[in-house]
Amino acid sequence: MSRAASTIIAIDGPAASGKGTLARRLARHYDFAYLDTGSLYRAVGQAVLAAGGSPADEAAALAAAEALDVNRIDEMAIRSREAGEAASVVAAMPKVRAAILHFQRDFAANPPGGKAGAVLDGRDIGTVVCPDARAKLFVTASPEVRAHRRWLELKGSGSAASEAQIVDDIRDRDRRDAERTASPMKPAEDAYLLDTSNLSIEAAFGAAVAIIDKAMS
Ligand SMILES: Nc1ncnc2c1ncn2[C@@H]1O[C@H](COP(=O)(O)OP(=O)(O)O)[C@@H](O)[C@H]1O
Ligand SMILES: Nc1ccn([C@@H]2O[C@H](COP(=O)(O)OP(=O)(O)O)[C@@H](O)[C@H]2O)c(=O)n1
Repeated sequence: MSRAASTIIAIDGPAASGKGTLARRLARHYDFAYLDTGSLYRAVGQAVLAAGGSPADEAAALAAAEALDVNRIDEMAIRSREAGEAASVVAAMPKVRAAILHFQRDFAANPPGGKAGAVLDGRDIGTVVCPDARAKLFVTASPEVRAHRRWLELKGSGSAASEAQIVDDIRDRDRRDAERTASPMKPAEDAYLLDTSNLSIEAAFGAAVAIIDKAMS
């Protein structure tokens, strides 16, 4: 017997806007599977760094993307500041993106655990990976608010980076992600914009559920 079509929720937005926190919670709320697509690019960038290579080396990045085993991602290592920067360098390479596109689409269409749907978060879910998603959100917040959130998070895991360094990282990454030719970060035409600058995690979740319930009804 074939499965009913999966219901897909696409959550995109810039670094530390809160999309992962929101997407994870939405997945629990709707009992859907969840995929953090940024973790795939982070794992590729981190693998290149761990091998002593440069993320700008296309051959090394592509080899790492092709060798990626999603079941063996080091969740601690990929959260570092350096892995985030490396991720956005390898993510600008069309061949790297192509190498992991199929996995993302397959996850969305056939969510693991027999779930009826999937929530994916990233930069190009609503525009490229799942343009037919049932509901699309583009989550934003000001660079200063995002940098402060990421700084708190990294400080908690022992990073010595200053808040000023993190603001610079975030601005660089925003620019690289939005200006690249391959799947640039941008809201899909039919995405709802959700600015979380002045919203608590709880308030952002409430606003997202209201938008998604309407889109799914
Ligand atoms: N609305 C919010 N208000 C305050 N902090 C938030 C909010 N949303 C997320 N955070 C915190 O900000 C940090 C980055 O959130 P995360 O969901 O990882 O962002 P992203 O996936 O967009 O990079 C986390 O530490 C998270 O707990
Ligand atoms: N769908 C996606 C997800 C991430 N990425 C890239 O991967 C990097 C890391 O993504 P992430 O979602 O883990 O970043 P944060 O928002 O958590 O800081 C981004 O800066 C993008 O360059 C992408 O290009 N496309």
